[in-house]
Amino acid sequence: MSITVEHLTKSYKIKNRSAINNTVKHLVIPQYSFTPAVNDISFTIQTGDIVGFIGANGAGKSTTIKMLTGILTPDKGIISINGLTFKKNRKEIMQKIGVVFGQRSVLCWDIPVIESFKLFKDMYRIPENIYRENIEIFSDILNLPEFIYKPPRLLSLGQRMKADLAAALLYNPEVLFLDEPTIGIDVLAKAKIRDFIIKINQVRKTTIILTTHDISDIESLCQKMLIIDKGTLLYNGTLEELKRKNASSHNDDFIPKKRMNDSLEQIIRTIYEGGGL
Ligand SMILES: Nc1ncnc2c1ncn2[C@@H]1O[C@H](COP(=O)(O)OP(=O)(O)OP(=O)(O)O)[C@@H](O)[C@H]1O
Repeated sequence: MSITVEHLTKSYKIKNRSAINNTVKHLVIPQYSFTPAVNDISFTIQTGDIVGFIGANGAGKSTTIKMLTGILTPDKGIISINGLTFKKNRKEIMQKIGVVFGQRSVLCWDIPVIESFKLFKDMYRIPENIYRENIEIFSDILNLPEFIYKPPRLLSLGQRMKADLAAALLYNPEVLFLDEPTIGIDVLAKAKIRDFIIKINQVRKTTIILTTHDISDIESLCQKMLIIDKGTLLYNGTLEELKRKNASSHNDDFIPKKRMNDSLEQIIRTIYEGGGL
């Protein structure tokens, strides 16, 4: 499934805290301000791409992912997933996308993981043969039998992430969104999760979009990168192209420094120097 995004824009509306002497006035007329989060970004992702969405804290990555997955409605702009839009084809899109938020689980906290999987099977009407086949494949790569008979509250972070990944892929989505899939996970579990993501992409041609602060994730997984800063898209291309353009720019940064915040500059510097591997 390909994804086309045109002029995507989103601000958050926040109710202002009123000064004491203005309290009464603000109770009658609430005062609001707007925090811009995503500002007029456009890009295309092709079927089967693995795309890394990179930026410093607060750059607008999660807000974009939330709009791409229908959790938030954009203020402006168009999102088209294989020609489908959330406005007209929400149900159809939801059946074709899987989402994993690294910091939030979709699994029921107190019941064994396998019981959550069975619930998803019923909810998404996954045919028995596909469910069984997927459990078998995922068990093999992600060592599911080690932990799916326990509830998530008793799992390590890495095990919980593996369980969430399996849950998001049970119904064979064509696009998988991963928000920080390796955050806080040890090196071995990270490697397993990366291998799994690569395998799913190769075997099923699943389009994968992931946000990460981990340069090794980018270097081992992503053919393409979107770099965002203060809600604006600074780069859309391959990792190699980014390195090549930087090398040929005679130490003038390909993405001008003055447009970057410090932590993004550090991320990009590590990419240029190949420090993530
Ligand atoms: N629910 C919200 N209400 C108000 N402002 C928000 C909300 N969520 C995010 N923001 C603001 O929108 C901007 C973009 O935030 P977003 O979470 O998209 O960034 P991010 O790139 O995902 O950051 P991180 O890497 O820290 O997760 C930030 O300025 C943030 O403070």
